Amino acid sequence: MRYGDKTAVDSLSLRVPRGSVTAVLGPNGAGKTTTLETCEGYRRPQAGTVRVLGLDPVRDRRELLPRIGVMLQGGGAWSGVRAMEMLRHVAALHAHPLDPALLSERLGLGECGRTPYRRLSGGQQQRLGLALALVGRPELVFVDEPTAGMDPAVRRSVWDLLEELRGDGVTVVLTTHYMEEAERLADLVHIIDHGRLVVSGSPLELTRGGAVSTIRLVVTRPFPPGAPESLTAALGPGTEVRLLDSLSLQVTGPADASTLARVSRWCEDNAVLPESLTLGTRTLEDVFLDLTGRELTP
Ligand SMILES: Nc1ncnc2c1ncn2[C@@H]1O[C@H](COP(=O)(O)OP(=O)(O)OP(=O)(O)O)[C@@H](O)[C@H]1O
Repeated sequence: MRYGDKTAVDSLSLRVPRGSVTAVLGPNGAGKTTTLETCEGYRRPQAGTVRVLGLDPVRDRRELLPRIGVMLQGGGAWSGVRAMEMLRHVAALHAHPLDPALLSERLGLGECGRTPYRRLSGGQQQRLGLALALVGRPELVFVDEPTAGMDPAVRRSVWDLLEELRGDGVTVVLTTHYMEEAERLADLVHIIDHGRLVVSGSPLELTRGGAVSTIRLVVTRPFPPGAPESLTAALGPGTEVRLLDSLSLQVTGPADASTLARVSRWCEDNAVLPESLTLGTRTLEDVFLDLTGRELTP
C-alpha cells in the first residue's frame, strides 16, 4: 500500500487463525491501521491479495460486512447522536444482534447512554466504538487500538470482554501500542515496522526466545565512564550490556548463576554499589529493540 511516494505496507504476509486473538504491534506509522483498513475493505491493495473469511474485502463486501465487526481508531458515529441511540441503530441493521442494553451495561456505558457522541469522553467514545463493533455478533472483529485513552480499570474490563469473545470462538485482530495488552491477550503477535513484518510468534515464544533473559542492575551512584564496555568484557561473549540511564543498565544473555556472580564481582572490582539486581524475562519491547535497534514506544 502506497500513499503517493510513501510505501505504508510493503510485502507484508500475515495469516490469522480462526478463533484466535492476533495482535499487530508496531511503532507509530508502522502501517498497522493501513493493514487493518485493507482487510476491512476500506482500501483496495495496490499489490498482493487479502482474503477475510475466504472473501475479497472489496469485491465481496456485501457478503463480508454482516460477518465482521470493525472498531476504528476514532469516529464512527455522528457527532450529535446519543450513545444508546447509535448502538440501537447499528443493532437494528444486523440480523441477530446482541441486546444493546446488556452490552452497554457490560461496557459501562449505562450512565452516558443519553449523552451526544461529541460530548462523550475519549474513553467512552472508545467503549461505544467497541460496542458498535460487537453488537452484530461478528465472527471476526478488527479493533484498532481498542483501549487507547482508557483508564486502567476500564482497560482491564475491555480485556476481559475480548478474552470472552475468544472463548466464544470469535476471531479478534487488534492493533496496539501497549505491550501489556499484547502479552496478556494475544495468541499470536506480529511485530511490524516500516510496513514490513519484523517477527511473528506467541508472546512466550518471542519473549523467551531461547534461554535469553535480562538482568537489570540499578546502582546508587552514576556508573563510572566506560562501564558498559568494561562489564561486557567481564561477562564475555553471548551477553549484551545496555545503559538504560546513569543509574541502571540491562544485561541481555543467559541469566544464570554464573552471569549473576560475574556482574556482582564486576561491581566489587569497580567500587559500584548495587541497589538492586533483578532477573527478568524479555518483554516484547526488548524483542523489538533487539531486532530493529529502536524503541517501540518513543
Ligand atoms: N491517508 C494517508 N495519506 C498519506 N499518508 C498516509 C495516510 N495514511 C497513513 N499514511 C502514512 O502511512 C504510514 C503508515 O500509517 P498507518 O496509519 O498505517 O500506521 P500505524 O502503524 O497505524 O500508525 P499509528 O500507530 O500512529 O496509528 C505512515 O507513515 C503514515 O504517515
